[in-house]
Amino acid sequence: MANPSSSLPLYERVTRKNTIARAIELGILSLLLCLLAYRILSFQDHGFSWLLAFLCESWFAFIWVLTVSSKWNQVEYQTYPQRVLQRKLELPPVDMFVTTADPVLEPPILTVNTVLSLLALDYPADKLACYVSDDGGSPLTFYSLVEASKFAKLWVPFCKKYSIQVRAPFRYFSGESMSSQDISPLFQQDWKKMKDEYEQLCQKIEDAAKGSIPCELTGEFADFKNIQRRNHASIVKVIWENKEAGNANGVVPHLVYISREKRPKHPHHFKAGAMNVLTRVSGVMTNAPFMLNVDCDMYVNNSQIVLHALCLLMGMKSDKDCAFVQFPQHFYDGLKDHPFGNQLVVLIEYLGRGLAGIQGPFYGGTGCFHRRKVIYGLSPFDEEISGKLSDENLQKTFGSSMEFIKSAAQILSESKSTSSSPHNLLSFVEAANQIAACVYEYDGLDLWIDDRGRPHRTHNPGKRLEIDQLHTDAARVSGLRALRRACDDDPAEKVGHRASRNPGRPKKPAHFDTTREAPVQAMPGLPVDPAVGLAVGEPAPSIPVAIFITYNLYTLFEYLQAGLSARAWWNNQRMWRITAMTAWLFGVFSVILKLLGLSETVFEVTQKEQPSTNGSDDGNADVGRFTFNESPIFIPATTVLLVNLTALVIAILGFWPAARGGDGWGIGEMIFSSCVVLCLWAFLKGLFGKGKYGIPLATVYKSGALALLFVNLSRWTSMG
Ligand SMILES: O=c1ccn([C@@H]2O[C@H](COP(=O)(O)OP(=O)(O)O[C@H]3O[C@H](CO)[C@@H](O)[C@H](O)[C@H]3O)[C@@H](O)[C@H]2O)c(=O)[nH]1
Ligand SMILES: [Mn+2]
Repeated sequence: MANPSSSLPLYERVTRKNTIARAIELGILSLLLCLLAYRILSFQDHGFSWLLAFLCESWFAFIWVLTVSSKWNQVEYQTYPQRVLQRKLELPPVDMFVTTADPVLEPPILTVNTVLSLLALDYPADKLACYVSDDGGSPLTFYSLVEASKFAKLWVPFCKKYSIQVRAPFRYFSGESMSSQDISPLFQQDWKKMKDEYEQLCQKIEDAAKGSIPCELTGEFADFKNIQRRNHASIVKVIWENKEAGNANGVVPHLVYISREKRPKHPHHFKAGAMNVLTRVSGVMTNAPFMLNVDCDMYVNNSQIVLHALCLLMGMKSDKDCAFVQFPQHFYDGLKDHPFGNQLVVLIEYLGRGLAGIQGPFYGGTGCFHRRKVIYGLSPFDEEISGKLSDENLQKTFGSSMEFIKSAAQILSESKSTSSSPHNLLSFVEAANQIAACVYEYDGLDLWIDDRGRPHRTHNPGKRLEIDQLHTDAARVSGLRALRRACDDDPAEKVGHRASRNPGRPKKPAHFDTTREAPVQAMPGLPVDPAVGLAVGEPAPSIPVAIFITYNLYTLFEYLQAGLSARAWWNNQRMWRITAMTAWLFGVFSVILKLLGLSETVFEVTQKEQPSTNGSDDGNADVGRFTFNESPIFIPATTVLLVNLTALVIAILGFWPAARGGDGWGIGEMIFSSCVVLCLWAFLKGLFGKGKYGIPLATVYKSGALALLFVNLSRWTSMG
């Protein structure tokens, strides 16, 4: 008889009830359509501003249609990791990738914590392998990982013994670590020992960074001698090999260091290039059917993450139904009420789940389990695989390395890896070095094409992408972030939500990510131009006013429902506008320049913060304040602010002609201009701020000139 528990589904797809939200969304849509109809019908009576308003509102309506349809059918996935274990199947191996690029911008202690949280996952140690790609080619990073692997031999058993939830030591030791439930003397003793060991590890790395541990660059380090960061041969090093194959309790999984070959004349494709090399090297070494990738500033905060992912990857009826499982990012130490509006909580909560209900959100570049064969280009329509497996074909796709071809053929034909036990990683180092070479990128496969490390094969039509949307908080306040799921009883939750301690990432909108924050929440009917709007006395001002009120109440409600404050709502509203006037606008410029062939996309590695283990507040009251610099990115918003300020001042002083025929200046314009000023309050403060808190004078002058030009232009158009 079959074990009844083995027939239970591994996951459930739960559709959310959102009838009220749908009704409101449709209401807003009909109001928008009414407004458009009204504009069209009354065109003759009005001037240029009417046309401008019509164009803007058509755009809002279009965005709104997209938003509503994307959010229409929201789903959540409930996963049952215990059932994976109850099925008593052989658990599949998983290769885990960590990318790092710069030992200064990305302090190695961060990478070490990421790696430790992966090595300590609740999954048989002989099924896991961790590969670190170091684009910095840094002996310091290598040294840190070697030391980390020694510490791991204590840390991993400690975590497993006491079922520690958060397995990144710096996070663990910064929390209310010794909770009352676990005060057994033995635990206390072990805890203390671990903390000491971890502090020693930090100290060693710090000393090495200062150069006080002279890395002679001999022995193990010889490969790093005389190398230049952008010009060196590949370095592949097996830091730790878990020889206890077949022993699930074998302490620490494999740990491999890779610094791919770099040559000045070969474009390295940033993270995408690193992901290619990680895929290939892990292919010849362990060739797991699933691959998890995380950035060096993240940690896994749910030790059962692999099992959760497997619920979906193995639980779907067919492999074709699920190319990857992606976990939302959740930021710790975020600032209260998200002053920079960059935590994307609400976006993922509603839009993310909505997309999950359609086909699944885009791969965000990190925190994701991929099916290896999908990355190798197996399309869902490839029923007939044998043709693809001819030697010639394989060589064309996978390059000249016999070892790699063999491993790829294994994955594509789904035959079980013959080398799975016992591994002998060292014997593959030579092959690994060959495929970590930069020429291989051209002969061989380019799996991850996008410069930021996104694969290009997962979004084939017909392939469904699933996302585990159980926990949806995601944000970018601190450079550090975690993969997590929401469980109300999840201790990580408390740790993850501790009050702000770090100032977070640089606070310049110039640093906001232009690729991730899609303009899905553009607010309909908020004019930036004082000439565009409706005067009182018109029959229709009630429509934009109704849209304005409904839309704001609706978004406010979304925030409250997601457990955020009204303040967070307001901060996010103003940030959407600021981001639109800064990062997105410049994003558009840079795309245009790129299309014209006038510039290249640049990728700058984001500066990460050094973690600290004491959870104390660093007493910086200015963490939520905006900072500015000479960047032209601040000009548009400053200009918009100046235009609206001018308009308000003129109106208040009574210099403006009263509303005539709807094209003049009325109470509507006053309200909307005030809204714009409120949204740009941070810039208003910037006009008077000092130092980095002030907008540089040059920017103010340039914006002033633009504002003058604009005011005169609009006077000219309204007169003409
Ligand atoms: O030449 C490079 C450049 C970057 N990286 C790594 O790529 C990752 C992301 O780089 P980062 O500078 O942190 O970029 P972000 O702006 O944080 O990246 C966004 O885009 C990334 C790539 O899609 C996603 O992984 C992130 O989650 C997303 O926030 C980091 O681990 C880097 O070490 C490399 O390995 N090689
Ligand atoms: Mn990053």
